[in-house]
Amino acid sequence: MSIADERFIQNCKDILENGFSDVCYDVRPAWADTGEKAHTIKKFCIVNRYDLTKEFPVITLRKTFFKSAVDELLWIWQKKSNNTHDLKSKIWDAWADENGSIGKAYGYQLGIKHKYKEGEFDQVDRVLYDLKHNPLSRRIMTNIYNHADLHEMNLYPCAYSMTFNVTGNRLNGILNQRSQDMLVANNWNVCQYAVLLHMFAKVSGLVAGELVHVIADAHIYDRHIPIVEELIKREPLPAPTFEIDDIDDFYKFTVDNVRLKDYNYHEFNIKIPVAE
Ligand SMILES: Nc1nc(=O)c2c([nH]1)NC[C@@H]1CN(c3ccc(C(=O)N[C@@H](CCC(=O)O)C(=O)O)cc3)CN21
Ligand SMILES: O=c1ccn([C@H]2C[C@H](O)[C@@H](COP(=O)(O)O)O2)c(=O)[nH]1
Repeated sequence: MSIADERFIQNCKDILENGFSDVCYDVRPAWADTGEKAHTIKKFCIVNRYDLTKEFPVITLRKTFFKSAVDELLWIWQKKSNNTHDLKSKIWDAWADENGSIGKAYGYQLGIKHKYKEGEFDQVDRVLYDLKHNPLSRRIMTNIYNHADLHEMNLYPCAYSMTFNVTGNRLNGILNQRSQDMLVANNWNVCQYAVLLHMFAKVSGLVAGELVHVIADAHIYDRHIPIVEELIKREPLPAPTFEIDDIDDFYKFTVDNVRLKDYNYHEFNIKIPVAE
């Protein structure tokens, strides 16, 4: 049975049984169709550890759209784009302007160059440089929560910081996330950053180790509650096998260079509403 399923079931049970409801408060998010406020039940600070040497952390309770998730990951980390025209799915359309821009968020921040004694690097290239040249460094991290630019972002970054740590031949990482929509994007984000660790490890001569996911506000939206209640009653299936091609340059990866072999999942035919 998939370890990601176990974590997801545990997290959601904890939120539903012990979480805090914001239903009596005036909140920001709303449902686009009716304009009603989108309330949540939430838990403060959930930490999940995924050992990538054991299993790829994808859920089987419903299909995680792995290729779309990897496409969005590469849109942010490799293309460093903030324009939805460079993205295959429509998941960001609601937050884009008439030209497709989501503002100075995500990829835009990763692409900004900064000065170092070795020259100018953007955040991604600095990480890749340090993984090769300074693997013992405790300073290998990215942070896209740039306060100076928040007013020009259509949605503030949720998964905002990655800390990379090399231990022996293992590349471990901590993903810091301030806000998590458990049903829509929890496993989506976990799969993305597991793939990122695998890709960075591959191009740095390392193996992917542990992914630690720290979530400050882990919530389930009101309209998602009945869906989550049904999902977590399901019997998890075995996790698939993760495959990655031998590629030595991060910028040469495409979505087809990573695959899930024998990915079995439960049928799920509901279109999930996404709070805006
Ligand atoms: N409320 C909210 N939740 C989010 O998860 C979220 C936002 N807003 N705003 C920005 C991005 C967009 N994200 C999204 C939005 C939609 C899907 C989604 O609809 N996923 C579908 C499959 C997508 C596909 O067809 O490939 C799913 O069923 O999981 C995923 C991530 C994550 N983010
Ligand atoms: O990668 C992502 C991007 C967004 N989310 C979710 C988390 C929240 O439900 C909303 C953002 O609303 P805020 O009020 O700004 O927190 O988007 C996610 O889970 N993963």
